[in-house]
Amino acid sequence: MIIKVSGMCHADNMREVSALDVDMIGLVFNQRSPRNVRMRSSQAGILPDYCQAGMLATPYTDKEQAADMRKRPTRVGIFADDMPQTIVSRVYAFKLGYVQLHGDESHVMIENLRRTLVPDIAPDIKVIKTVRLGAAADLAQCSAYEDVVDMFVFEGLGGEVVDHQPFDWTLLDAYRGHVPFLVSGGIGVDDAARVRKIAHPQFAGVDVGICFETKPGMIDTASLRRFIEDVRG
Ligand SMILES: O=C(O)c1ccccc1NCC(=O)[C@H](O)[C@H](O)COP(=O)(O)O
Repeated sequence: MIIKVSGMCHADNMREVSALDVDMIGLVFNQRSPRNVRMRSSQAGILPDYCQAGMLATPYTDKEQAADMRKRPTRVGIFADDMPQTIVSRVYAFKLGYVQLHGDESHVMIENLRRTLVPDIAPDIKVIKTVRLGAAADLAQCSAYEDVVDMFVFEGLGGEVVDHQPFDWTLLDAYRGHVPFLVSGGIGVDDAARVRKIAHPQFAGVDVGICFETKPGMIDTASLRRFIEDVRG
């Protein structure tokens, strides 16, 4: 089961979470979010903030550290109706493995983004589309994206940009698509047993964040560790 931890923006905390059994780390690129990951200028050009703290650099010298690097979670850049050139620059600067599109991005926009990134900039890039579900009928949106995305994140309807609230997981029973999905929205340490019961064939994992935060973008590693142990069984 994929475990994605989203909204992280503190370098030391990212390192701690990366040492757990986590598959993806979500970086929010949205200036209105308290979890926004900033870029800043330097004489060498535009570098990500946490580059400065060694998060993206590869200062590993011994074999143990190199092995640790290989185990690191894939970075997912989370964007909401952002300009393609902004997304492309973040993919390159932060070595993103996935782009998650959290707004009203169209099929054409995603197709063009892929053409820009593959093969020259990020040949292995994968795309996730967030889909908001309030009723089973909302699943109809998925068919418009099936041939251009690799995964969906299902979340609830509320909130201006992001919901962060649990939604009715029985809606998932009506999903007949072939694209795998993550379930998100207010999943916390006490939800592990419920997550383990999700039996949908396309269920790929969970996207967590807010319930493990001690402040925006800072994850409590002790409760995350407990959740991971419980959910993996
Ligand atoms: O978290 C934000 O501030 C945010 C802002 C703009 C677009 C997306 C944003 N977050 C999305 C996510 O962090 C994840 O997709 C997911 O919702 C995390 O789950 P949870 O925090 O439990 O709701």
